[in-house]
Amino acid sequence: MLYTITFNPAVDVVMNLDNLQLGALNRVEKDSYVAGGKGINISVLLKRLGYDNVATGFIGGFTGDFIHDSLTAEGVKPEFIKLDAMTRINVKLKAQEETEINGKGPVIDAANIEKLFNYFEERLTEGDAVFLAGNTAPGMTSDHFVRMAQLCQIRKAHFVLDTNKDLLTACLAYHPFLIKPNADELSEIFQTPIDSLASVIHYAKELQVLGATNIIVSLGGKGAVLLTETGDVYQSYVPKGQVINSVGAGDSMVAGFVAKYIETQDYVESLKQGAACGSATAFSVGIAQADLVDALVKEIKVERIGE
Ligand SMILES: Nc1ncnc2c1ncn2[C@@H]1O[C@H](COP(=O)(O)OP(=O)(O)OP(=O)(O)O)[C@@H](O)[C@H]1O
Ligand SMILES: O=P(O)(O)OC[C@@]1(O)O[C@H](CO)[C@@H](O)[C@@H]1O
Repeated sequence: MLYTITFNPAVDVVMNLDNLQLGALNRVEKDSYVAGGKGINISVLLKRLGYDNVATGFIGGFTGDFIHDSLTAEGVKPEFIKLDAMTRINVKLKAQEETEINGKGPVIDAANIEKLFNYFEERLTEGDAVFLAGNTAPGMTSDHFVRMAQLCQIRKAHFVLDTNKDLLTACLAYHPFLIKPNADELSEIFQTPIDSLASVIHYAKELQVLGATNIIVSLGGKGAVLLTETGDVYQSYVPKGQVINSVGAGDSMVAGFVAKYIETQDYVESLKQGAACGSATAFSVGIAQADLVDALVKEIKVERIGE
């Protein structure tokens, strides 16, 4: 089974306005409300591509109910631990430029954390995949990320990790199947500017030395670089299209890549599908639909650029 974990989900409120003015009353042209959080975005994209999956993590309050109902409507199976407190709201402002304001989210207490680990300890088996994506939640530490990485390693499940700096590096010793930092995150991890393809490849290799199996460094509108377990380096390019909302592009890329890899064990096809999913989401309101992904796959160029 494919499982996603979002420790700190959100209702994403996307607001489009012509001209954002700080310190003034701004009225939006258009707004939309979608279930968000990185693991949840991965679940939605996987299901739209035809892959059954279970979304887990913590939700609560009316925002939590909204996420539960939205996922059910998508055909994703929601199996979250229910909290007494309210799931956060993240504001995505689309004006002259994209501005994001992410809420803090409720505190997760030790009893609820144990419930989530018990859920996985009871179920996880060889061949499953666990996507742990997004930031931590108040009350949780890097030890919880490490514990999940260890459990996946013991049960021989693919562990896919897309999170921030210290949370990510803490898990590398447990050999996550895939990590996907973007260039800014790579730069933050190594405290150095990442300003060339050579530096992307160099620091991706450093992450592999630290334990990551496969690494995708995503570069937004400039595509992505994949360093594989076998030491090959591939670059994907982006197709032409109009960017509408890039929120969730990285999550979509992760979902598309891993699903295809589990099916084919073919790195080129998997990177093509991942890249198509990322661009399709960037060209959509919210997470992409499968028909756009299928159309873009044919246009994506992937090139082997080194070893
Ligand atoms: N402006 C764009 N035009 C075309 N494709 C894009 C664009 N932005 C992103 N993509 C595609 O999606 C992939 C992932 O995007 P990006 O590097 O922005 O991920 P991210 O920083 O993790 O994003 P997020 O956190 O919003 O999910 C890129 O490698 C690319 O293939
Ligand atoms: O606060 P986090 O967990 O780092 O990121 C959460 C978030 O910004 O990431 C997703 C896009 O990748 C959005 O759906 C969501 O609002």
